[in-house]
Amino acid sequence: MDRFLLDNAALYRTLVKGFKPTPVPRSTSTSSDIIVSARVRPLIDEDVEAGFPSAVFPRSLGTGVVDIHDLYNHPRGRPILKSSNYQVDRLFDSQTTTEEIYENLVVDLLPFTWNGGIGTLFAYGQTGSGKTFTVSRIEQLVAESLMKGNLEGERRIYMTIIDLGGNSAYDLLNEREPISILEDSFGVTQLAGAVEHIVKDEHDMMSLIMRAASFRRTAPTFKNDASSRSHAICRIRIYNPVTDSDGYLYLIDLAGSEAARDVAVHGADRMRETREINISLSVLKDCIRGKVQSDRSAKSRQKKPHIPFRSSALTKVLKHVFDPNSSRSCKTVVIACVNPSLADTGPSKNTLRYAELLRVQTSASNKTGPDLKAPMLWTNAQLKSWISKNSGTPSISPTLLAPTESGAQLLHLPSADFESRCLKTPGVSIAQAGAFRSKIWQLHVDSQHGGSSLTKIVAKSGDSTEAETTPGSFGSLNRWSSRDLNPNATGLPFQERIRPGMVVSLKQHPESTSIDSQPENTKMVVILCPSEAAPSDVKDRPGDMTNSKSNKQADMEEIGDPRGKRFLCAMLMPGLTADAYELNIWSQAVIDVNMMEKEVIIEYDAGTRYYYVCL
Ligand SMILES: Nc1ncnc2c1ncn2[C@@H]1O[C@H](COP(=O)(O)OP(=O)(O)OP(=O)(O)O)[C@@H](O)[C@H]1O
Repeated sequence: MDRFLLDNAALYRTLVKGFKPTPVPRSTSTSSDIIVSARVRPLIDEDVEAGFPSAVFPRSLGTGVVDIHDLYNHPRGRPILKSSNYQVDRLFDSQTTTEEIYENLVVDLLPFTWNGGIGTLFAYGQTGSGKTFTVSRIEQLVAESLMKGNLEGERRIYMTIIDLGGNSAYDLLNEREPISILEDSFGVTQLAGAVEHIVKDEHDMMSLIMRAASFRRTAPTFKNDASSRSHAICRIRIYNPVTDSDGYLYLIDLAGSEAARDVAVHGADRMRETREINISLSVLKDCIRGKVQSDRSAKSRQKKPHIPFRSSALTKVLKHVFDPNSSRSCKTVVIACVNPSLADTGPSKNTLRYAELLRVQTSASNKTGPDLKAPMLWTNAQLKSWISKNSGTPSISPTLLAPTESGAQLLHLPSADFESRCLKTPGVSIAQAGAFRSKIWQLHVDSQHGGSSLTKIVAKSGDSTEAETTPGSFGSLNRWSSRDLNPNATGLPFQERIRPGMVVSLKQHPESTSIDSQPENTKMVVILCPSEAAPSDVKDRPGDMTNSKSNKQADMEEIGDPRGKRFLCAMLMPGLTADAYELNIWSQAVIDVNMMEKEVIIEYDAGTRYYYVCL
């Protein structure tokens, strides 16, 4: 094929000269959260030496349209020119410098991530198309701008640079130590085991970038002697001590997609490496396709397709871009790098095809307007608007409560911080602040379950004395709240309506700390069953075997309380964040009703997998 192209280079040039481009209607991007761009690099010396002419012709840059030509070896006649065109949001030709690209695409990500957003830039394209050339310069420009101190407020900057070869990950700033890519209970991808370096100034950041570059694994290929055969991920975490929240900036230089001919002269190891990289890029493409279908199906209310972002380490790291339930405010910049040589027309078309696919809206919230029932998906603007309309009288100032946070970030704020921010608005009481926090959490819990059965149950059984026993929801698997749904039960003291699943807080018993293996702040339990139904090897709250007669006697004397009815209970343990609890079903004790203080209503949040107390 290469021979054919070289032999017909003169004819090809003539055909290209006579090419009349068909007009392409300007399609505007459907999303402000993702910018898809393409950079066509110049022909470099080795392309010129190889004798292949250019095949990629950007039209005027404002159109975003690029023509790609190929020479087709017609079996009955002379070769013909086959042309196709692709459109991206922003197009950069061979004359555009990386500094200009930075100004155009990246500069806006800095204040966004500085204020808590997740910004991601990734460059993809075939081997030798200019990804490393582009991303490494952008990293330097980010280091210069970020550390200049022009952005408002105090932040701490941390940097991690890792290398993904297929599904294995290594820390490029720690001698290529292996690390793991994990998802935490908030669904946030963590680079477990990677060392985070605190960055004090531009010089620090530059030297980390240089160190990582020198560790990056490279192997010579036929196409590009310095080809990087792994994905390099530079993560900059921007910590805001005032709000105790982080913004992230990811700069990702993907491994080159490589045609089989490029590795034909290499050994088995090299082929395996290429296969692994191609698999991760193929999962990336599946995720792109899945995301496109998911966005379309959201519009037409069809079933959402599966997006396999957990199938490769790379897409796990990019989860926030592809996960339809992603709750953080994200902005993504894609740079499709294109090698202009006629010898690489196939891969260049492939690169641009995927760039076009990515130009659909990725943010569900922007597509269908703000989802008024899902605070986890709200941007800062949507959150502010909701606060101003729903925070009661006096209205809580949205700017004081959530100056920069998204809905998800505000939900994760510890209750004490949430309340102290509310109290900054003159006239707001602690009760109003607490009730308002409950309100947004209630909305979030409802949104996790479609707002259907739960909303009905909660709405009816909240303040009102009436609880609706919706068919299929009363006592069914749809229950997410510990609230008593029995309409006859309300009004009775909790001791008289104890039932399995009820949650109670415990009185601080003077004896309890010496015999209690639970952490001091565990003061809530879930009722499982009456103590008679418990096996005899369960210890009761004072530490005795529950059904041993002599122990019961001793226990009664020791505590001196009149014995009440006793129940087998499971412990609720404090979770990682304030007001969040985990149920430890295997940590059980028998507890006398006299040690119980009051009923507590808790709700389960499937998103965080914690229980939260409702006020
Ligand atoms: N815009 C550009 N201007 C001038 N030279 C460029 C440009 N882009 C890339 N190059 C040159 O092209 C060659 C390949 O670039 P680079 O190494 O960045 O490719 P790559 O896409 O990162 O390849 P790989 O996937 O193998 O890592 C390098 O010699 C680089 O200097």
